[in-house]
Amino acid sequence: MAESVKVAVRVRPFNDREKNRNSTVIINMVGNQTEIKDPENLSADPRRFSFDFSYWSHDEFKERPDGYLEPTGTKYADQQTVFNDLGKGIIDNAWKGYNCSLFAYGQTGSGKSYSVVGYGKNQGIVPLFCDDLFDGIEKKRSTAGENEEYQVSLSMLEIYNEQVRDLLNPKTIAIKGGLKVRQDPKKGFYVEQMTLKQVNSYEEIDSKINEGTRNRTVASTNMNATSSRAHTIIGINFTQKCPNDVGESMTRTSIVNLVDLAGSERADSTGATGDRLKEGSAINKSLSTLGNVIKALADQSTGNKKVVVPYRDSTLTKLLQNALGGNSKTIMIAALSPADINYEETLSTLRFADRAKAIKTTATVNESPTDKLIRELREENAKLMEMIKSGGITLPIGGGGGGYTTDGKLHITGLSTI
Ligand SMILES: Nc1ncnc2c1ncn2[C@@H]1O[C@H](COP(=O)(O)OP(=O)(O)OP(=O)(O)O)[C@@H](O)[C@H]1O
Repeated sequence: MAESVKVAVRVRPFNDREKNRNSTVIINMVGNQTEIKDPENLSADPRRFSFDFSYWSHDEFKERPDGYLEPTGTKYADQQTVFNDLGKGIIDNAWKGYNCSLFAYGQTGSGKSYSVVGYGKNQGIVPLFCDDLFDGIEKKRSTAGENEEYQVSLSMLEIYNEQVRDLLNPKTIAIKGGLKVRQDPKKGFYVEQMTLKQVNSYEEIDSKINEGTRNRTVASTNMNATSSRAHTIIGINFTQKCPNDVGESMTRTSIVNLVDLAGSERADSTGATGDRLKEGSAINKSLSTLGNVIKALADQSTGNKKVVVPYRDSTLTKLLQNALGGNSKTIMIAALSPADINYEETLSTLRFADRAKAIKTTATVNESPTDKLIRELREENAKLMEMIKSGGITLPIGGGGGGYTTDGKLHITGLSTI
């Protein structure tokens, strides 16, 4: 079933620059609504947008001695709240075998990395997700039988100047032109030679992500760029092999992509020259193509099937194709500055997020055809049993190709009774 992309927005505290310029707050949130006032026209009605979640992280918090920012009232959304709303759903869907994607959009310094990765004690969605995933795996492993297996692999890519770099393999960072992006009729666009590193514990995945982050910084320094000039894609592949209720081995796979995009205001940055201009226009290309893809998908969702979605126009949109229009349950978090001095950028982020709400994706459980058949029959069986209980239908018993046994279980010739 097609499902809308979940969209959340989050507004951060003032930064030093905003404080030094005596900025005023132009964002207000009421329930899941976000309002923005035009600082040039304060008497006008604010513009209102509604999202799945509007997170107020501007004030009403204090720093604990260990550095964690916790609420002092009911308004402030801390890291755990955001994880409970967005990250837990990704965990549940990963266990069910769905691909999931989360991407953070917003101008430089608006709080994308804070939500996605976090800083110090204020861990973001990536470490909290990994912690929760390995907690679940440990619990399963402690009671696991011989045939049970849980595997997690990590990839970490950066898109810089439209080129793909493997942050888990520094040797490839120097490859001219970056790693190749290829297309497979079944799995769509993928990166050739990408490292998929198997990890066995939270500590191991955390250390690998830190290693990737260090490579990103070093690579960026060598190129005289800041990290915000690249898009980072952290991919977590999760495979479960375990016996189903009837003792047959079942395999489910989920790919979770957590994406920290480059700052969006580069899209219209001007006046840069040389390398800066090249970087700026590469980010511009990726983000403006992302905008075009979202616009095309939003048009499609209103019934305009003729629209061509320009995934091929940038490396970022090629790699996000599944997340945006394919087999994935997708979340977007848009990071906002609260300050009047960023009005134009923040309004454009809100408009972008508003358009993203119209996108629909269709996620399917990644499993073998036999597992799929068994699961669907069991679901159908459960539905029918409900109907029998409520007196809605009566069913034949036994039979050649299959049917219902006297205790109400579904039997299909060639398969076990389920
Ligand atoms: N919700 C929040 N609560 C407290 N501080 C925050 C919050 N969001 C962001 N910050 C702070 O704001 C600053 C900028 O945030 P961050 O680095 O996440 O921005 P960014 O959008 O990822 O920037 P860039 O595009 O340059 O990578 C950081 O110092 C961060 O700690």
